[in-house]
Order: sequence, then C-alpha cells, then structure tokens
Amino acid sequence: MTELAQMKCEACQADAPKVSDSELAELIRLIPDWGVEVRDGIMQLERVYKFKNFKLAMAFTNKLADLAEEEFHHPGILTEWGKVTVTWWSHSIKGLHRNDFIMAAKTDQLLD
Ligand SMILES: C[C@H](O)[C@H](O)[C@H]1CNC2=NC(N)=NC(=O)C2=N1
Repeated sequence: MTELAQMKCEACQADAPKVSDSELAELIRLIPDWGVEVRDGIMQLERVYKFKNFKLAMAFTNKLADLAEEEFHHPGILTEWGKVTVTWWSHSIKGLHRNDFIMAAKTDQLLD
C-alpha cells in the first residue's frame, strides 16, 4: 500500500480504461480496509473512518479536501458525528481507475 500511496494520479480522460477484473483483484489487496460497492452500475471504493467526535471527523474531511484538490481527483464524502464515509470512483469513466486506488491509499495516510 505504501508504494500505491506514493504514486501520483494521472489525468483521467473519458476514454481511459477501467481497471480489469485481475487488476481489481490485485489492487484491492493493497488497500485491505476498503470495500467495493456498485451504485447505479458504477463500481466504487468505500471505507468508513471512525472518530471520537464531529470536530475530528471534520478535521479529517478538510485534510481530504486538500488532498483531492492537490491531485484534482475528488471523492464522495459523508461527514457525520464520529464518522466519515469516503467513496472513490472516476466520474469520467463511470467506474474504477488506478487513480481511485492511489487516492484510497493516500486517504489512509491522512490518519498517520
Ligand atoms: C470536470 C471533472 O469533474 C474534472 O475534470 C475532474 C475533477 N475531479 C474528478 N474526480 C473524480 N473522482 N473523477 C473525475 O472524473 C474527476 N474529474
């Protein structure tokens, strides 16, 4: 996962390939705390982070927002008292790109 977190997102064009089934199987092993969800036919990575209160959840959310802007790749975020649900997928290809796995690994590093 550390290597994944050091990578940079590439510009994801509308014709960029989704990850293949074998790439998905390989990449998901590198981010063991993340699950795969399918919503409206779109495959997404999702993880719920738990915090002691809303203030800490919001602080994490703001760090994630800065990361997303740095990489210009943006997650779905649901921030609630004591937890933040983060969802990664690539809007331009309506599915999962390698970028999403990189960003999930980088998201985990925000906890360090
Ligand atoms: C207009 C388009 O949303 C932008 O080019 C960027 C911004 N952030 C993005 N974030 C994600 N997750 N997927 C995208 O395709 C994407 N595209």
